[in-house]
Amino acid sequence: MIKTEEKTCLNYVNGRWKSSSNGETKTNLNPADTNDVVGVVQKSTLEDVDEAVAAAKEAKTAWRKLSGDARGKYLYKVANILESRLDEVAETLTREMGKTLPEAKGETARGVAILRYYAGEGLREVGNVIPSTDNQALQYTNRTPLGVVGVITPWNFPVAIPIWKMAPALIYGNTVVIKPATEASVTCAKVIDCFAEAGLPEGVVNMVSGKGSVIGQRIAEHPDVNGITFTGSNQTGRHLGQIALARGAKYQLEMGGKNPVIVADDADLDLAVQATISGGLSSTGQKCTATSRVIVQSAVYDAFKAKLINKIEELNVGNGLSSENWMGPCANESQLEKVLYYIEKGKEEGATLLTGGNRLTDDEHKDGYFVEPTVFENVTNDMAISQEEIFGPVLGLIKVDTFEEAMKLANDTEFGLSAAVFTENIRKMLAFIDDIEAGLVRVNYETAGVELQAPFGGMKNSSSHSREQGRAAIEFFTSIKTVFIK
Ligand SMILES: NC(=O)C1=CN([C@@H]2O[C@H](COP(=O)(O)OP(=O)(O)OC[C@H]3O[C@@H](n4cnc5c(N)ncnc54)[C@H](OP(=O)(O)O)[C@@H]3O)[C@@H](O)[C@H]2O)C=CC1
Ligand SMILES: O=C(O)CCC(=O)C(=O)O
Repeated sequence: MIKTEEKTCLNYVNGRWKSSSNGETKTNLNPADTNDVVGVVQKSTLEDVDEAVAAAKEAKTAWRKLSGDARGKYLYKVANILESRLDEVAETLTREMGKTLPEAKGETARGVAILRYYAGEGLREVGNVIPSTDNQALQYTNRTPLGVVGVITPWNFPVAIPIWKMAPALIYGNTVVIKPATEASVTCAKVIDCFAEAGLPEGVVNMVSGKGSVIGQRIAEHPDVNGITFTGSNQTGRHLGQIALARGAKYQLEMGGKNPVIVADDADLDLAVQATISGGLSSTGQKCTATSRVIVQSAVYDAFKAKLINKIEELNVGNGLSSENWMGPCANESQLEKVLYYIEKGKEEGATLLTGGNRLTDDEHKDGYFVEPTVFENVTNDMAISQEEIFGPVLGLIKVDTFEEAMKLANDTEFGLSAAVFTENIRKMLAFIDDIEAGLVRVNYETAGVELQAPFGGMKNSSSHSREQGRAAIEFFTSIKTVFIK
């Protein structure tokens, strides 16, 4: 195993690494072991943002005028560099954010694949020829980049999310200023270093780390930032959307979820159990696509519950660097507090704790933010634990008699990101696909884990209704020009 070292990470502006203009820094600690210093990141200033935006603005015309093929070649290069550093980047990710090493390696490999997918976009067709009413004219559509794109990312996928926003932004001809989540800025700096080593022209990619309410806010407000792409909480997303709307910038928000799984009375229970655990508890439940409400028909409720609890009680929780452990810590102290708050809230509201519910404080866990995987039953859909995003390893079992009742509860939420059904019955599958209010619809598969080549995004309050990833990304990162030639 490569042991990554504590490192001071600088901002990356106009092709150079530099300290924040006030010299202030923040130290990032390992959430599995707070004695382990992962790195030191810049607490940047408004001037640092302005400098990065100016660099991106200066670079945008030359970058737009390159062929898609030329931009794609840079992305292939970044992919190869990231692949060659996969172990180091993944280990930093695990140390900084806590997910297990296999998950971190999987995420980094996904970053490589996303870069290659979008590199290939540089050679794919753009636009349509549209018949004109004038038989002497040629009418067609073309695409033009937005210009400078501000990228504001969360800590839960510190490699994949920056890449799935930056790679399409770049291939479609935009330049980028990214502000990574403070908690994950060391990992993001390692990703940006791959772009730096690939030799992209100065100013095309810029990274400024620092407080969201200062640096993120400035990016959103900056008149020279033409588009803002964000993943994170609903509160911050809505705030950024309002800022962007007020000044006429394009914006894209991917936010929370309260994702249901329906276990129908004819489901393959072993499959449903495995998918509920993977979808709900991997990455310590810290995915916007994580399963949190498990709606089970009464005919199979007891059998499903017994199998689920049995499997969950076998899971090892601990430092994600050890192959012994299946689940790591919460990513930071405030996440831990949030999870413990909702566990208490669930008890107060009358839900019954079936397993878990505690912070782990024994010798192995005392220096980290570990919490037991937790399952409640006697949960009703109006409880806070059924309606509010916990972002932790907490599942609520809801018992229903009929499939129709399950569907009704599954949709009874402000969110609409992902949802899954477990059934062998084609009528139930079709009813689910047709009636579920979610952007990502899974049949006999977990709610989490998106495919990079397919559109991803939510309905209702989970998103701004745009889609990321796959070819769908072109809709956000470009504008259509309709051309008429006579
Ligand atoms: N949908 C998802 O994938 C995610 C959802 N969440 C949800 O959000 C909750 C809180 O997590 P948290 O990290 O606070 O999420 P935030 O939404 O606050 O953070 C996401 C990103 O936005 C930045 N940010 C914060 N405030 C502002 C602002 N006023 N203007 C511009 N940018 C800002 C953050 O910077 P900084 O790091 O400096 O705060 C970070 O880069 C979680 O418990 C979870 O429920 C969180 C992460 C991902
Ligand atoms: O489930 C996934 O693969 C993606 C989840 C995600 O986008 C998120 O948690 O922000």
